[in-house]
Amino acid sequence: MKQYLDLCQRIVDEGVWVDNKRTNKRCLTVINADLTYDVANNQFPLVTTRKSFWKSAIAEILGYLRGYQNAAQFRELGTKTWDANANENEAWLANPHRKGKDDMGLIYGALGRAYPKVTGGSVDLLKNIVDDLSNGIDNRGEILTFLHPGAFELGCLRPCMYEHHFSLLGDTLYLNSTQRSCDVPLGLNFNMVQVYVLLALMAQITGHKPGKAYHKIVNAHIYEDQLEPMRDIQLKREPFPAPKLIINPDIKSLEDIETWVTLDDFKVEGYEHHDAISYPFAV
Ligand SMILES: Nc1nc(=O)c2c([nH]1)NC[C@@H]1CN(c3ccc(C(=O)N[C@@H](CCC(=O)O)C(=O)O)cc3)CN21
Ligand SMILES: O=c1ccn([C@H]2C[C@H](O)[C@@H](COP(=O)(O)O)O2)c(=O)[nH]1
Repeated sequence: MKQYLDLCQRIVDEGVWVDNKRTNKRCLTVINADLTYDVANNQFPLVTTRKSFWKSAIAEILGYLRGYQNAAQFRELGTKTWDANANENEAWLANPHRKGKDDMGLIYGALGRAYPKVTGGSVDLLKNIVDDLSNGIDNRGEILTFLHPGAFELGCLRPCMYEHHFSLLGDTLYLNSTQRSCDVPLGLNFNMVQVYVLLALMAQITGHKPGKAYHKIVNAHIYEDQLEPMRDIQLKREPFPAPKLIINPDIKSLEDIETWVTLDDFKVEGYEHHDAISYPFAV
């Protein structure tokens, strides 16, 4: 939590105003931030200086792992967070590749689970990584990427956390996740949870101990209409100790994640938090 608040404070103190064409809003911006999560000791990086809707964050990562590309599928899992990008962005609504209401296009898991090969056909990056890690193999390139610049015009948004690289040291699994663009008040609140959960889940289904997750952010920003509540309310609050995340131990395979896992398989213990703050969302 301290590293999150330090980043927020750094943006407030040192950020530079940058215009953004896509959203038509200015952002106070810093470049480069590195966050680390101690998954081995179950230090769940949940924001405590406002109420965090952590179940929505887990629903998003489950949807990515399943290769979903429709906001209705995300709603069924338990989050409405993709509704606006699928249905309210003018550029996407006018895009001839959009297949109607709720379509998000070829993004995130839809790419990672069927990544187009240059020679034709596609490859399921996630399944290959799970198979390797389950057999104790780390080929130094166990990379789940959602980034395909040649497919940007086919999706409603370019992936923000676009790469997850897994590594084995003995029986311990590590994760390096990279994010190109980060809405610190809204998105990062979720992305920290997702990086943590991704390492915890992958360790569980491949039979390893989780170690640390390293989260690299390139462009970290606060939108102009989010600055006041961040600076004058959230940053004035004292954080509470980190809660713990409990994952159903019956989740044992990628197939389990694909078929029966729901948000009921995740519990948070000891979550003390301040009141909710509703931040504006830039579509
Ligand atoms: N501008 C922007 N910021 C983002 O963080 C973001 C996008 N766009 N587009 C794609 C996804 C969607 N994400 C979202 C979308 C909405 C919330 C949101 O409204 N969060 C509220 C309530 C969540 C709830 O009730 O479930 C929050 O207080 O955290 C968070 C992340 C993260 N991503
Ligand atoms: O997981 C996510 C997804 C999105 N975001 C934020 C980062 C930006 O504010 C917008 C995306 O806008 P771009 O113009 O495509 O950079 O969404 C996030 O923080 N986390």
